[in-house]
Amino acid sequence: MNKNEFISIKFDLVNGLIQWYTRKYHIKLSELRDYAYDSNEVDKLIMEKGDYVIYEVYEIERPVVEGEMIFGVTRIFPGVIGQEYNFTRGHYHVNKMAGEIYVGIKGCGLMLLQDLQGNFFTEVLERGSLIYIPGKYAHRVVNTCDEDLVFLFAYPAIAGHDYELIKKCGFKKVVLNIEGKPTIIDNPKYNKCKQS
Ligand SMILES: O=P(O)(O)OC[C@H]1O[C@H](O)[C@H](O)[C@@H](O)[C@@H]1O
Ligand SMILES: [Fe+2]
Repeated sequence: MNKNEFISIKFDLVNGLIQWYTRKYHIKLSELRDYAYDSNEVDKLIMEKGDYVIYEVYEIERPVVEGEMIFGVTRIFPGVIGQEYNFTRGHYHVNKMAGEIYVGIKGCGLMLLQDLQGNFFTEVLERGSLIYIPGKYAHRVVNTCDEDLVFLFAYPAIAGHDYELIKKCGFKKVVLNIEGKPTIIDNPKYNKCKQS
């Protein structure tokens, strides 16, 4: 497929599989160590089970110029890291004018959103959800169900990903499995970060 032409591909809306992409990457457990609620649980799990894949991303890359869009599909496998449900790292966009669209295809979970002023909220992301994220919000997705959570995303190619602040302080809240139920609790790491 010529990168400068239009793109038209098949997309399996039941399983969330795209027929064609230019980049596939995955994030393993060890890469979430700094982002996890309890990094000791990451180490423990790696010792027990090895370093396995938490989520994978199938992306259609486009030139990083104004007007272009990057889009694709993310698949988060089910599971917990200690008590914390599997999640994506989460990031701010470098370009705060660049929003993003998510469409839930399969499974269920929560999207965590927060801005630099400390506003925080969650949205359900499941099959049929359509979420628009304004550019100033950091976003993370958490898989709270027993199956793959699959969603489509699209964002301006010039958005840029900023992981540093999330790596350092995390999101204001984390989603834990407490007695089998997704429970949203305060993240102590975030609170400490704010004070220092
Ligand atoms: O980049 P992460 O926060 O690890 O999330 C993984 C991916 O999730 C979504 O699909 C986003 O739209 C992508 O931009 C992102 O890269
Ligand atoms: Fe994004």
